[in-house]
This record gives sequence, C-alpha cells and structure tokens, in this order.
Amino acid sequence: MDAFDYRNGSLYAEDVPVADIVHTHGSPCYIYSRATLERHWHAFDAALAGRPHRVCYAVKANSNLALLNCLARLGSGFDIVSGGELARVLAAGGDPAKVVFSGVAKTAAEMRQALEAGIHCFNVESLSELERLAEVAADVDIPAPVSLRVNPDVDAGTHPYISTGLKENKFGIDIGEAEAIYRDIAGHRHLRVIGIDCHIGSQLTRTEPFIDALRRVLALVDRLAADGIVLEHLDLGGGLGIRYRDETPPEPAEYVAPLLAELGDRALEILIEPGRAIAGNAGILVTRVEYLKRTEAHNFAIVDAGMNDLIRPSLYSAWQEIIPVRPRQDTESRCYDIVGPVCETGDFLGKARELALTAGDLLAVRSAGAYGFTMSSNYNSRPRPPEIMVDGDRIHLIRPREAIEDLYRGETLLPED
Ligand SMILES: Cc1ncc(COP(=O)(O)O)c(C=O)c1O
Ligand SMILES: N[C@@H](CCCC[NH3+])C(=O)O
Repeated sequence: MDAFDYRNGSLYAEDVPVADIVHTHGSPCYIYSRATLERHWHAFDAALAGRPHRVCYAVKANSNLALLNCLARLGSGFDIVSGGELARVLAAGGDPAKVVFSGVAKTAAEMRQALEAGIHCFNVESLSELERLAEVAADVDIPAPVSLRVNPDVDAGTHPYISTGLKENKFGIDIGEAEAIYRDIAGHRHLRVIGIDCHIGSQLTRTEPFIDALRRVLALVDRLAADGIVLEHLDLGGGLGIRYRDETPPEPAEYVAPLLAELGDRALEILIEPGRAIAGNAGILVTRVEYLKRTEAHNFAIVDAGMNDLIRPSLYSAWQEIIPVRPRQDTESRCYDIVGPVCETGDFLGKARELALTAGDLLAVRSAGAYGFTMSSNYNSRPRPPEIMVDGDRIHLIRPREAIEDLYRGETLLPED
C-alpha cells in the first residue's frame, strides 16, 4: 500500500490528487501522508511489543510540529540533538519524560534547558561532555540521567558521510573506555546512570552491523552488571534504511527480531531512535518543470526546486525516484538531468532519468519525507517551500511557503554615516 500512487493517470497523495494541492499551494511543495507516517511508527512499536520499550522518533529527520504532534498522540518518544529540537517537541505536545538527548556538542544552556524540562536521559558522547553535564546538574540541583553513547567500531556499510559507529567517527565514547567511565560515575551525586546507547549510522540495509554492534554492547552491559552496575535501558539508536531505488532493507519486525534474540532475557527496557524509516517514504517533494534545455551533452529539465530545498542528491549523490504527476503519452521520452535553479553545478535532483516531459509539467521526488525540509536552506535567497500533510481526503497546510520578507527578517541596515 503506497499513499503516493496513480489513480486514472494522475498521482495521488492518499485520497487527494497531487495536482490539486499544487493548484492551491503552488510549486515546489512538500507533501506528507499522515497514514504512512503513523503506519511506520506502529510497525516499530508492534515489533517491540511484549517487551518494555519506547520508540523515540529522531526529530532531525523531519521536525515539523504537526508531524511531531501526530507521533506524540501515538505516545511516541523523541530523540533530539539540540535545544531547538527540544522546544519543537514540547511545542508539539511531546512528553519530555520520553525524550533522549543525543549529539556531540551539547551546550551548557541546552543541558540546563533539558534538565529543567525533565527529559528521560542524555546520551553522553564524551568524557568532557560528562564533566560539563555534572557541573550543570549541580548548578541547577537536578541529577542528570545519563546513558553513555558508546562507539562500538562497527562498519555500518553505508555512505561514509552517514556512518557514525567507526573509531574514526566523531560520535560516541570508545567502547573500550566506557567501562571505566561507568565505574567512575556510578554513585555520582549529580549523575544518575540509567542506560547505554549505540547508533552506528543511517540508511543501513542489512541487520548484521546492528547485531555486531549489539553483541559488543551486551558484553559491556554484562560486565557492568557483574560489577553491580545495573542499567535500566538499552538504546539501539536509529539507522534502519528505506527503499529509495532497489534496496531491500529489512522491515521493522525483521530488523528487531534478531536483536531481541541477542538480548535474551536481560531485563532492559529497549529504546530505538528511527527517523528515516518512519518519515522518509511518508513524503514527496513536488516540483514544476520551468524549462527544457538541450545542449550538446545533455537534456536538462530545469525545475523550480533546487538543492536548497532537497540537498541529499547534491550532498551524498543520493538517488531518489522522480516521477511525473501526470504521465504523458503525447511526447517522446528522453534522458534528462533534472536540475534546479541554484547557481551551483552540483544543483541537481536526479541525473539521467528517462521521462516524457513538457515545460510546465509537475514532477514528484519520492522518499523526501526525511532529511528533506529539515536540511533545506535559503541559499540563493530562495524562500523555502510549504509543507502539507494529507490525511485521507483532507489537506492541511502545516507550514506556509516562506515570504520574500522572511528571507531578511531581523536583518538591519547600518546607521547613516
Ligand atoms: C543519534 C542518532 N539517532 C538516530 C538517528 C536517526 O537515524 P535514521 O534516520 O537513520 O533512523 C540519527 C541519525 O543518523 C542519530 O545520529
Ligand atoms: N541527513 C542524512 C542522514 C544523516 C543522519 C543523521 N545522523 C541523509 O539524508 O541521509
């Protein structure tokens, strides 16, 4: 069941023709399917049913308040990486007690904000961060719940820019050093050790690296338990991949089952932090062909969305499917590079795509619900597109298109000489 499918030759988002949404809200625009988002969340929740667990959606994947609110209503927890993301979760009605705070560079102000909000725990990524957290906790007189994010030195087998669990990456505490740190901080006045965390990368399409990492983490958990340091939870991080093209990532249940088998009867609450697997295929980016341009080397379809709207193709050479909103039979198909308006040669959404196009046609870039809008920018002074959530036959504008004045809001001219 795909929420973005053709009916009578026209692309729909759930029960709404995509062309109708563009007619009202213009192009480019992001469109999300509420049913898909919720189905994906439930798939993770159901896979862990029967064990104490919490699905902590990774806010960075898509942080729109309406989307966070849909998940909060399902009882979701949240994985955040900044004070800004915490503020979003709270504004969306999320429960701070279900929030885990990851990230290598938490500031003292962010720590204070999170302690005062009453988050579930900090995923601490270095010894120096731990020292700062203890100081801030003492200062506000709130003991800080701590889970060490360990770096297990496992190759996630994904794009090097989104692999996080190798020794050479900046993330986490070397798993070989974690045991001594746990011993040092057990019984600390201002730190309350409650868990352990591990996130090895994003867009993983095989379960083996997850299992590899878990085995190393469990060996540490068992050694700590033997020393009387009993942890309450184990956070497996996020990272489960999705199908962009022909990848065959495991379904949430297939990903979770071998992990639960490794866990056996250890009495640990399981946390997971999926982002992409919940939001990625719940969204599309719709864009209009402005011009067709033929050069000696290429056929270009120049569209009205660029790398500032969706940077994944430019940043990671990521491949995302591009389909026509109304496929046409009246024009020959050609091999096009789909490029944006931004003044960068690297500004493309897709290369060498076989499409039958005419200027004015609408295209949909699939799998754009995660790391799409959240990574967008105003580069080239381009207002960011609106975000729309479809729910059955209802269309909700959940973020309007930015206005030109939004581009320089807060900027000032120098005083007259
Ligand atoms: C700590 C942490 N948790 C969760 C995620 C979510 O990852 P994904 O969107 O691949 O599930 C990320 C991003 O890779 C992350 O850095
Ligand atoms: N932004 C990346 C994923 C990074 C995950 C964040 N740790 C992507 O679009 O694939």
